[in-house]
Amino acid sequence: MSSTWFWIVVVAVVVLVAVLVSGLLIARKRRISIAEQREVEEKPKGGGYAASGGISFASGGTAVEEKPGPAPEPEPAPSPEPVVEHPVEDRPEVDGQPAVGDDAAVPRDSDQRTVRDVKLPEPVEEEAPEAVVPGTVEPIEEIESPAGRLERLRGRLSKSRSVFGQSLLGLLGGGDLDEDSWQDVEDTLLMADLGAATTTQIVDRLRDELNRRAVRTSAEARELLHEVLTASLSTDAERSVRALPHEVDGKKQPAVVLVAGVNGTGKTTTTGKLARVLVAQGGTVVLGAADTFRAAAADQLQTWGDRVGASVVRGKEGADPAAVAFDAVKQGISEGVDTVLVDTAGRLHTKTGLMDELGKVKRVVEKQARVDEVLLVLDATTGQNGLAQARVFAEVIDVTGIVLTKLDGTAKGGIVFQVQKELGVPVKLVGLGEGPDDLAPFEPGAFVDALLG
Ligand SMILES: Nc1nc2c(ncn2[C@@H]2O[C@H](COP(=O)(O)OP(=O)(O)OP(=O)(O)O)[C@@H](O)[C@H]2O)c(=O)[nH]1
Repeated sequence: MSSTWFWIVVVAVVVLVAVLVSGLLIARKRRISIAEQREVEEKPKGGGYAASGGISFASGGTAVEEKPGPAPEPEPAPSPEPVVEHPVEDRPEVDGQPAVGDDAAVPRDSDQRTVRDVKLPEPVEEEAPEAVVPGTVEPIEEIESPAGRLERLRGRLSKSRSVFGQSLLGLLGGGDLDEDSWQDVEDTLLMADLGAATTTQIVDRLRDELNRRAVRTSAEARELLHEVLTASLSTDAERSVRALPHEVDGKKQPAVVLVAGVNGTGKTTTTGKLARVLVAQGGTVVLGAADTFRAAAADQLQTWGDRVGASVVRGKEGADPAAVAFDAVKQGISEGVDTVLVDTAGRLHTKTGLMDELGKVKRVVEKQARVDEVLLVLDATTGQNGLAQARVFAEVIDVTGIVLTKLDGTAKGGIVFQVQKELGVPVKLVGLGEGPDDLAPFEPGAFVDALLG
């Protein structure tokens, strides 16, 4: 009798353990884990961009001593707190006028991918399950440390990049080059979007160096090419992103970062990714959804905000972007956060009025705080077109840094060379994918390494 009980107890324990283990494994499978994603994505895809450090940030407000913008209107404040009068009325000017983004050739409001739509790979192997808090709804995601994030970015540049490197190395490593071969070198550089002026400069420099030193092996050719291309990318301008708070009259002031660019270049995604990095470093962030033309853009930013734990200030659809930007900065100041990131509407550079509106956003924000950083987001896959956009934006607003997105999907990263040279604005960040952590600092050496494959 007692042995029967013994076996009943044994069977019950075995069944209980099996149920617990399978339950935990299923729960583990369902969890979205950035760490798991890293394991799967670590397979190198091509050129091998690997930045040596994390994204570097600098305090805002240090370059120029002047006070932020014109002083608020000296009207008596209705409340006991000092109030900056809202400088933006509702938008009567919209009626019958071009509105933000309405000159887009192809409306791209629908088929936007949000960060939620990006499929994460299934885990490849089961690890010891971690504690899962039952009933937790929408937890704030754990954000990967900068070191882990950068490690995962290894190899995210597309295969086509190494084709560029290989053809150049093949030409230069082949000993004395005849004119046809130099023509091929030139064509290869042009096709990678380095532009005529930069290409001529690089070819001249290569010719000089080849005359001066013996290049016989492919390793020597690589070294030479690396040196010349890296030198062409170097700039004295600071590459750190001015997104850290500073003090004004002894009071903490958040850094204000405007993110601008043409529709679809990846502004919202970049804003979200940047927020993640700042939060991962212990910062607090307010996001301003000043892309009021496209309702989905505000939702998209809201999703990022929910995921990283940043509050989002948004306006009604069609509201004045400057008003939303103003409110975001106001909230950032009153909450004492470290950074306010403002995602602006996608403006096509062909409409002067729309570009003026971007200038207005900046002016209005500066009624309360200086704008520390204006990041212009350019889509690397658009090549020369991106450069044309950059020129116009630089005329309208003081662009302080470039973010080059979608480098994972193009061989046209050569626009980096041109944009820096022409505008004198440093490329600060690169987007290497749609994933939440696919943002890296731009480093010339690492970039050229990736180009050469
Ligand atoms: N492959 C790749 N896709 C990216 C990258 N950055 C953004 N994207 C994708 O590009 C698409 C457009 O990105 P958004 O962030 O919505 O672009 P946007 O500039 O805010 O667009 P508007 O709100 O219309 O002005 C989305 O599908 C993003 O996932 C990148 O670095 N690599």
